Amino acid sequence: MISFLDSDFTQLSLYISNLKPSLLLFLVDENTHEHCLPTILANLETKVQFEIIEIESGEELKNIQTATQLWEILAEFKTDRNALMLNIGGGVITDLGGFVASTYKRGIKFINLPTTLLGMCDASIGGKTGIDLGFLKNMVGTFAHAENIFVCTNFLKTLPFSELRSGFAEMLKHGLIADEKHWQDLISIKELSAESIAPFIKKSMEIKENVVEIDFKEQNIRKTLNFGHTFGHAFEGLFLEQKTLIPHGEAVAMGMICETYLSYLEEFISKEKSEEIIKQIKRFFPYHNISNFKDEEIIELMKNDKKNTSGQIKFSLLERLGKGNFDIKVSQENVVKTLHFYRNYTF
Ligand SMILES: NC(=O)c1ccc[n+]([C@@H]2O[C@H](COP(=O)([O-])OP(=O)(O)OC[C@H]3O[C@@H](n4cnc5c(N)ncnc54)[C@H](O)[C@@H]3O)[C@@H](O)[C@H]2O)c1
Ligand SMILES: O=C(O)C(=O)C[C@@H](O)[C@H](O)[C@H](O)COP(=O)(O)O
Ligand SMILES: [Zn+2]
Repeated sequence: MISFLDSDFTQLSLYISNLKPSLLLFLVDENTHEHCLPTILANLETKVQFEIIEIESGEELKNIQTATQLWEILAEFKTDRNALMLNIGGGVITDLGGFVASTYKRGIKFINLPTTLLGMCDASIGGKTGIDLGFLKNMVGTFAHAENIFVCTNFLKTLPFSELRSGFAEMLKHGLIADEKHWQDLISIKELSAESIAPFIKKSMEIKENVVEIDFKEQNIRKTLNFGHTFGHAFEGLFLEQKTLIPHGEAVAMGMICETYLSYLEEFISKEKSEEIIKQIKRFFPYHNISNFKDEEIIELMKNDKKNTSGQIKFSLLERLGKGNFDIKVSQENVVKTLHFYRNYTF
């Protein structure tokens, strides 16, 4: 369930008082501790005991070491199964917090309070939790729905522009795979800002929610939400490895350019359509040079993608603008051609 919060956070207070948890665990990073937690604490009416757990921000910390530290902290607090964890942050916090909560004592309740655009439109919804394994994205995790998702778009006011743009990539993805009108609305935005994007957030949340409702465990249609991520996760992992991190959404934008081109090579969409889509993605996102990465190492990382079976890379591509497909097997030649296209594309 997703609820938009009133300015006084009444629904959150009511929700907690109905649930009667034994303990509240606020999971934050240093930025959400500074910018978001004070508003929540100032408005929340509860007598339940609480603890604040702060971790350092960043994808580098979305790993087993941090998860272990968090499990240990929960144990130190004598956290029982009636405790409630509140994940206050972007996708790193909701992925990690959801993973820790869904595994501690085989699962305690957690709710998500997304504070990034990406968190609101994507990561907080749908119950994919997880951590990275080295540079392999989200390799260990659970499917575990948050009990509730509380969205307060006011939090976007303090979000850096690059993070806002990162979330916008996943919104564009929603348009491309599920709703041409949503795509058209988004590309009609002249300048990205919290205000210009705000009218379209709800639509993106609905698209994600609807897909997940049909296919929670990603057996079929949910794979369309992974458009841009086969290449995208490989790029993100390689940038992580060389310690020149880029936001998840920027890696997805690069991946969407590649996978749109691949949709043309695989004859799902015309060359003109692929150029039209790529031109728009390129309008919003910076070009990241991948000349440091060899084709073989990119393909090697792609082989770990969770959509693959029997050693075969399987892509989620565009059937047409506004409709995604999935389980598409592609020749290595076309993957290499796509990387060549990205390297040589004039941005
Ligand atoms: N589970 C899913 O379905 C899903 C979907 C998409 C992405 N993801 C994952 O989400 C992660 C990316 O999430 P993200 O883009 O939200 O990044 P993030 O969680 O790293 O947040 C981005 C930055 O913004 C800061 N921040 C957060 N809220 C803020 C606010 N209101 N004001 C100021 N600063 C704020 C954070 O501290 C961080 O520095 C990746 O690990 C990705 O794999 C998961
Ligand atoms: O919810 C989904 O399903 C998605 O694929 C959404 C993606 O935007 C997100 O990045 C997700 O974490 C990727 O999942 P993964 O299974 O490829 O790790
Ligand atoms: Zn994503």
